[in-house]
Amino acid sequence: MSEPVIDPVPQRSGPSVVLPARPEPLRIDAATTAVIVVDMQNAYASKGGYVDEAGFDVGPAAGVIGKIAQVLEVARGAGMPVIFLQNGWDAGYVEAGTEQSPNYHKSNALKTMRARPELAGKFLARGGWDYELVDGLAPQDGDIRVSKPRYSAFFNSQLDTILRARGIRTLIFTGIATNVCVESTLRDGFHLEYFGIVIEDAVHHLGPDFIREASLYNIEKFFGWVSSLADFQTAVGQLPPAV
Ligand SMILES: C/C(=C/NC(N)=O)C(=O)O
Repeated sequence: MSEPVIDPVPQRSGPSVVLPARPEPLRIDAATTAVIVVDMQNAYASKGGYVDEAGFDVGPAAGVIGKIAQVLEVARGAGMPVIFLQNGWDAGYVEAGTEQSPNYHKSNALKTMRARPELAGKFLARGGWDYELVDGLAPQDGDIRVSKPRYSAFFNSQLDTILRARGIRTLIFTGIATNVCVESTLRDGFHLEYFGIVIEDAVHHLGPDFIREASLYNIEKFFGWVSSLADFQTAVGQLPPAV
């Protein structure tokens, strides 16, 4: 590997590995790196969920579930923190905002429920099936769950506090959607001095396929790094097992 290796934590004390990534490899370890599972909720990955009802194709999302499960298996084996994000609001939709909030006008969940009153209260409401994580990615003991009311998990949530309280500097991104909540959170993390790495075969986009390429280009060129499931498994599998 000829490229210089970027090291977010040069003063680290424990074992670390080099994760191949574009445009450069990065040094990561279990103590300062966390896996972020973005919005793997029925809303975004299950038939009958919000994005399915809103007309998006949720078919490919099922394949991402298995890839993310493989990321989590090797991450947990090394003792790397796992954080599940969940997008949504209180059952009364107070947190969703009024007509004076852009979310009221841009959220496809809210717009679909207004257009189809029979769906009122069904989408992204805490306590409901749509808001819950998909069955194939049940959190395990020690995993952390963070709720967020907007696309980026760095606004109106506990994520930044949770990460800073644990000395986390590098974030491994998986989940849905590449071009919305994944990219929004990775970009805001960049501005908060986090190193963001997206696992390109463990994310799924919403919209036409070109938007996936555009989002990965944006991340690689301007906001973070892009790696793969296979490279993550090989690198993290070299870390000592969690005690
Ligand atoms: C469009 C959308 C994306 N969510 C996400 N998790 O990327 C939404 O929540 O309405």
